[in-house]
Formats: sequence, C-alpha cells, structure tokens
Amino acid sequence: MLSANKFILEQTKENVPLNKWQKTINLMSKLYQVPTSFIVQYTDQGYQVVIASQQKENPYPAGSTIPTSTNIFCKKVVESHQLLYVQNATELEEWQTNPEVSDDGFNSYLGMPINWPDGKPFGTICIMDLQKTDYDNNHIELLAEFRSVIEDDLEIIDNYDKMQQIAMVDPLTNIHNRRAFMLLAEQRFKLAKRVELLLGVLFIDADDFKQLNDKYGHDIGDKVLVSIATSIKANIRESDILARIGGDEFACVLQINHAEDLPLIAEKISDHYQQANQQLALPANTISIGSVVAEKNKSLDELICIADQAMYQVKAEKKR
Ligand SMILES: Nc1nc2c(ncn2[C@@H]2O[C@H](COP(=O)(O)OP(=O)(O)OP(=O)(O)O)[C@@H](O)[C@H]2O)c(=O)[nH]1
Repeated sequence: MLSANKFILEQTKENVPLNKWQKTINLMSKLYQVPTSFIVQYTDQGYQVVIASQQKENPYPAGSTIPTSTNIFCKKVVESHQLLYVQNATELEEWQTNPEVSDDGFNSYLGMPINWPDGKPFGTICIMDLQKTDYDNNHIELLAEFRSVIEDDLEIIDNYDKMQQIAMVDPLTNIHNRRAFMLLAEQRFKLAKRVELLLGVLFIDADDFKQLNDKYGHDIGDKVLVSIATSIKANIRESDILARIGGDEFACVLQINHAEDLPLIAEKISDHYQQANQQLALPANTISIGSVVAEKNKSLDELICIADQAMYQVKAEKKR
C-alpha cells in the first residue's frame, strides 16, 4: 500500500506505471524542445524527481531530492496549488536564490500541480529550459493533458490500494467478491475506452442449486461452488476479472478479440465444469451463462443486467 507522504521511488512500485510515465516525460521534452522535463513528488522530506527526461543535458536524474526549504520552482507550484510559468528567471529577483537558476543556468520553467484523487498535492509536472521561452495557451493546455494522464494513474493506484484495504476476496472460492468486481471492472472499462480494447461480460449461475443443496447438503454445495469458480478460471485469462457476485452467481469481464469468442468461452466453461464435477465425484450439475459484448455507451450495471437477462433465457430454454 502506497503512503502519500513517502517517496514513491522508495516504496513498492508494482502498481506505479513508471515506464509509461517515463515515455510521457520523454515525449514532453521532444514536443516542447526543452532539455529537461520532470515529474516531481513532494513530501515532508522534500521534493524528489520521480521521472526525469532521459537527456544527457538533464542535470537532475530520477531520485534526486531537494529539501523543502530550497527556493525551487516546483516548491512555488506545490505551495500555491497553481500553474507557474517563468519566462525569463534571470530577470526576476525572486529566483536569484534558486540553485536551478544560479547554479545550473536554467532560465525558463513551466509547471503545474499534480494532485492525488483526494485533492492533496502529489507534486508537479514541469519542463525547464536554459533559454528564455515564449509559451502560449496551447503549450499550457498540452501540459494539462499530460498532467491528466498522470492523475488518472494516481486514481488507479489509489483505488487499488483502497481495494486492498477492504475485503475483496470471497473466502469460499478465493476469487473476488462483488464489491471488488464493481471497482475492478469499472476501471477496466475506463481503460478499454481509452485504448480501444474489446471487452465482454459473462453472467454465470448454477442450475437448480437450491435442490442440490437440499439433496446433498451445504458442504457439497460449497464444493460445487468452488468447482464452478475453478472451471471459469481455467478458461479465462489471468488478467480477466472474475468474481462471485451472489450465492450461486458469478460474473466475469474478459478481454476478447471478436464478439463470437464469448459463446465459445461460455461453452468451454460449461463443459469443463461438468467434467470437473465428474472427476471430483461431485453431483452432476449444469450452469447457465449469459454474455454481452461491452458497448461504449453502456454502463457496467447495464451490461451486467443484459448478461443476467441472457443467462435467464438460457436457463428458461433448458426448463422447457
Ligand atoms: N452451499 C451453499 N449454498 C449457497 C451459498 N450461498 C447461497 N447458497 C444457496 O444457493 C441457492 C440458490 O438458489 P436459487 O437462487 O433459488 O437458484 P437455483 O436453485 O439454482 O435455481 P435456478 O437458478 O432457477 O436454477 C439458495 O438455496 C442459497 O441458499 C453458499 O455459500 N453455499
């Protein structure tokens, strides 16, 4: 779990997309044609460069830390919560004590605050140039776009951490519970919209499960539920999202290549489940699966509802 008042680089970084951020910062340097671009994090211990553009002229590599008392540009951005554009620092009295100006010869700075989802300051995103510059509104808007990429990632990191705090695993089947599913699936849908991924939703429900419980007992019923979870897991990717969302109900968000993949995956899960029950000497049982391809204009709730209705139709067909 990430602590907001510790440097990200000194914590577990598995959920922080440092490679993506590095590419973003390198691209910023190219677009603005500057020798240095940065993501800087602020904590009580100071200002630390999280990402530095990979240019040989850049004197401040990732990991460099400057004390909070030093008069640097990023300090002013964090303290004022505002954009800072300095066109020509050598002309301004205020910046004569800034070592970036006095020691390293930087003259221009454009930076914006980056915030955590709760509005607390994370740090800054900024560019610096040795030359005097003349940026216009387009340059500022572009920086705001880059900033929103980083803030979106901070939201994902924060959500992930929150989820680790709440119970997100169903203790019987060891897969996600409903609450975790809603959070994770929502995130996956957001991401899919941005990077054009095709997603599908499966809604899976055991047939006549009440009868099975009544006839064989609750313990056997529990084993059957575990068998359903295992069969679904065996036929989806590790990166897909699977959860037990109710007593004998399971839901799944899958990345697919074509819409036609969904019924094929559903069939494979059903076959696997029936064979598994035979092998495990569990009562014969079937499952009904409804599916829907995620359309961009539909919410997660709507998609689950459509997959649920499709599942009921499959079930009704069997009962005819
Ligand atoms: N063994 C076991 N049973 C559970 C658990 N949670 C819910 N159930 C039971 O699952 C059964 C679900 O019953 P229904 O929703 O009526 O569904 P069904 O009997 O499968 O009927 P159809 O869906 O129409 O085929 C109920 O009897 C619940 O008590 C659990 O954790 N373990």
